[in-house]
Amino acid sequence: QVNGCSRKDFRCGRHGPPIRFPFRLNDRETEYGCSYTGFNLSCSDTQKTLLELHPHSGPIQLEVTAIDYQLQQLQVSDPENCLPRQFLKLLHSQISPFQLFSRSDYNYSYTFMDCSSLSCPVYVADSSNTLLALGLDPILCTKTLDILSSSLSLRYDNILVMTWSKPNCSKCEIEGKMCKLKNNGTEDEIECFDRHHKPTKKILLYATVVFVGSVMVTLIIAACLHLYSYFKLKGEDETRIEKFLEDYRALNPARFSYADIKRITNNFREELGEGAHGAVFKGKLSNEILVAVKMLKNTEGDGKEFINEVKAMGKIHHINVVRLVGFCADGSYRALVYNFFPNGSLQNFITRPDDMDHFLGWEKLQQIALGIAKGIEYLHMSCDQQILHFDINPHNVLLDDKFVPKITDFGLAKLCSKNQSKVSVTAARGTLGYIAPEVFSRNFGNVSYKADIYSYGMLLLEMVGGRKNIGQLSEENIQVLYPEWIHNLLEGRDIHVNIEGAEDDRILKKLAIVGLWCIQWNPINRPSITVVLKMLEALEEENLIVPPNPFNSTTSRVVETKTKFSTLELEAIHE
Ligand SMILES: Nc1ncnc2c1ncn2[C@@H]1O[C@H](COP(=O)(O)OP(=O)(O)OP(=O)(O)O)[C@@H](O)[C@H]1O
Repeated sequence: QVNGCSRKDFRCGRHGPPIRFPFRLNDRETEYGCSYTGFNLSCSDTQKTLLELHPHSGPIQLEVTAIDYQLQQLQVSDPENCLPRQFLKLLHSQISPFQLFSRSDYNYSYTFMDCSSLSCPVYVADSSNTLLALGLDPILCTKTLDILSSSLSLRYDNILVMTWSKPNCSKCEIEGKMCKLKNNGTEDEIECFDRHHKPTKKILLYATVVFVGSVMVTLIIAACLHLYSYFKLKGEDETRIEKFLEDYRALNPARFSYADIKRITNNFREELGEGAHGAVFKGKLSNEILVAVKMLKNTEGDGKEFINEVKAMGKIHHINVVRLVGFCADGSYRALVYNFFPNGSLQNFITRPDDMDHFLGWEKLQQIALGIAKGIEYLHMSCDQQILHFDINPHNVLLDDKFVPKITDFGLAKLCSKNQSKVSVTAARGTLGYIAPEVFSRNFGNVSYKADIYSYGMLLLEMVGGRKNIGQLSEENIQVLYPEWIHNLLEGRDIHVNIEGAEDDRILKKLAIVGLWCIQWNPINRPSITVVLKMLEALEEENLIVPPNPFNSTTSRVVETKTKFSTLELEAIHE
């Protein structure tokens, strides 16, 4: 708008003539300078553009069918289709600001007739033949008016052309501009203005504000993104630090009270089993961390020694050794808290190959054997003090969800007072076969780390043989029958083992040979765990020499001699 004047035209309906200054629509508010007296139009219900004129005889409404702003003319018709009657009403009245006559080079003669057969008077231009052409009887018609005019534009087709002279906007219209009354000018002074906006200061200001605003919004968004990524990174850093601290805390076993232990195990709700040292319960440290809590029995002392020992155990970290998560030394209560391993102990998987539910396959069993050996190597070689397990057996090897073996129960010999009755408990559970002969009787030699090698060897043989003989063995003959059976296997005389292919055969033989070396009666003849690892990792099992049956006293000397010449250089043993 320019001073309240619209830059666009209005219309009544889609096809109505454009309405702009000096005309205005009645219902549109306009400001001073945007309208002119007498140029009021209105829209009918049927969207016709109506002009109301006020001759002496009373107001009449005409329909505006076209407006020529350059010539300053408007074309009107009678909505009731009797323009001559309306014309006669207007003829002698003041219908300012419009004129009925306009200049023309021609003179026209108009004769108006009242014909009794018609309600609407007719007019005849030029010739009275028109009446006949219209099918009217000239006798029944009375002449009411004759006009000779060069400027009247009344047409048969119900159209009258009227003109206006003030305000004179032709100049603006010819220039394609719009027109309005001049501000502070005299009554009729007009000025032209552009239909289209020229960028004004205001628009420039708006544009600048919008531009600066969008730049600022962009900057703010960029800053927010920057801050977001900064805090996200910071958050990640904090999580990393938290995790590190958590891991660091987890590196040292946590100390729990007996009440904690009760809460963790939900009042000892789920017992996983009972071993020689006490019962084991399933527990929950958090939603993610499941634990196994071993409640120790036969505990002695004020707990100081226990705590020191447990702290030392807490420093032991190896993928093949169970990590101690925490402990409890509360009054007479002693407990060890380990990570929980859903697959339980290796014992569950030492089975005949035809038990397909539990048989893991020879490749996997070989991996497990290697893992256990690495765990033992760590306990024997890599800790501040050499840790001897003294109870390596399939019950004390747990399997994680990927069947990675974890040696458990290490250090228990030190934590619990060991007495003969305990050994017999172990024996009653059928694991007597894992105990080295020198542990039973010093006649066989000094007890050393080679006792663990013996147990490991028996574990290997058990893996090779499955639970084959356990049911039939008595305490006295278990150690005798096992190696004999293995020797039969190696000589190809065993019919019970199901071997699928050459690779399985190779693994089976390797495990059997290493197992036999480990269970040599004389501890000196057993390899160290480092040598065991070398043997297990050797690609060609043909290089491994099968030791003669150690239970045959006539061959035991041969074994010793052979060992010396074997390709496997056994380390010197210091006991
Ligand atoms: N961390 C653990 N995760 C899952 N099960 C476990 C865990 N520790 C022990 N168990 C299970 O609890 C049961 C008892 O374990 P425990 O170590 O006390 O006895 P054991 O090893 O069978 O006998 P021993 O203590 O005489 O060597 C076993 O069935 C074992 O599989």
